[in-house]
Amino acid sequence: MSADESADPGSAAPGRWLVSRVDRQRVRALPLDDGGAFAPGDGTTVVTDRDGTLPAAVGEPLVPAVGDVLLAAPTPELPDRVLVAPRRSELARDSADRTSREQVIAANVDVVVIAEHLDPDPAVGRVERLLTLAWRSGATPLVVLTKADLVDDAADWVADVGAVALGVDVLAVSATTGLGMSELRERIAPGTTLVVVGPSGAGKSTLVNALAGTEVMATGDRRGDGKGRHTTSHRELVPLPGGATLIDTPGLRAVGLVATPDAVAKTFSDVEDLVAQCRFSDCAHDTEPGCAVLAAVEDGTLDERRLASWRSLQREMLRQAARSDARIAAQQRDVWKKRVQGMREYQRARGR
Ligand SMILES: Nc1nc2c(ncn2[C@@H]2O[C@H](COP(=O)(O)OP(=O)(O)OP(=O)(O)O)[C@@H](O)[C@H]2O)c(=O)[nH]1
Ligand SMILES: [Zn+2]
Repeated sequence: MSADESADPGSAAPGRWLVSRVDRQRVRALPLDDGGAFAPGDGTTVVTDRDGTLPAAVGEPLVPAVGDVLLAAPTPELPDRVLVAPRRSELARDSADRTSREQVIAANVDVVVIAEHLDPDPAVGRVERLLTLAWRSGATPLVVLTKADLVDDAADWVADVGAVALGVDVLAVSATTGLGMSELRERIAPGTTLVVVGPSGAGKSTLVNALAGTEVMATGDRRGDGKGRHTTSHRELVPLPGGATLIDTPGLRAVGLVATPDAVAKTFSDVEDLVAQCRFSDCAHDTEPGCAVLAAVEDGTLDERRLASWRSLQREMLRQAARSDARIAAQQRDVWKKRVQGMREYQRARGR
């Protein structure tokens, strides 16, 4: 990134850039200080280190994610130096490789819109799962039940889903008829960044297009070319009328859950409140006397389905932790293998 050429690099006011796209060893960034208006093709390319990282304003170097803010921070020695600004949130997914535990796919998100269809019936367990993902990110979740035009019991579902999405707004919308869309738009404050997550067919692209007011995403209607989705190029940062920004990256569409105990506790605050009341602090809520969880199921205040969902997310979280431990172990094995190999080569070389 080149700072203002005329300015003294050592004293230049740091420019701010918004990461709009991340590729191998390359990041595309848009100028942030021109009032936020941007068009595709705007911006600059920043070359990252070989491992994809850039120095961070705080802490270890980071692999930039879409939504990251970069600060031009030139020094006399490094006139092109840029830093990743501290993140206020990060949406991460369980990485498929074994090099790292999780991969941040969007940074500085304010609102995670959880899209779930009303037709077929919403899957409440999936909403709980995505709520955990959203809480984990540090952003605020918002549940949007889509395709409200196809059902006549949307209001009932808003109540039912609201009962499991504790402390979270739940709206029913139809992107095709516009039903509920103005309520949704009212909740999107200027200057905020949102992402839409949800299962395939939930109507995410249709929703994004309706919010953007233009056809920015290819929708399911265009399928049938045999090449799958997103064959047309799509923008990853979509400016919304009203001054908000929407992040849409392919990585966001199939998010492997990264859960933490805190995020699970936030999603299931009702269950966790009960857990705190169990007689034994290590209660397994199985057969223990004085178990507040079992008592709540018994008297009907806690849904059995919800308890099962909580247990299943806990198990998933533990499995994931074990997997990442295995990854770390594998990394250590690799280090040792290389050392042993190096030693053999050294000995061979000496023997010659
Ligand atoms: N009736 C009705 N149909 C909708 C609505 N929103 C989306 N659809 C339809 O649902 C189908 C899927 O919509 P998409 O927007 O492609 O869904 P998506 O979540 O982006 O799907 P993926 O890209 O596979 O993740 C399309 O045929 C849309 O036309 C709606 O509000 N009402
Ligand atoms: Zn208990």
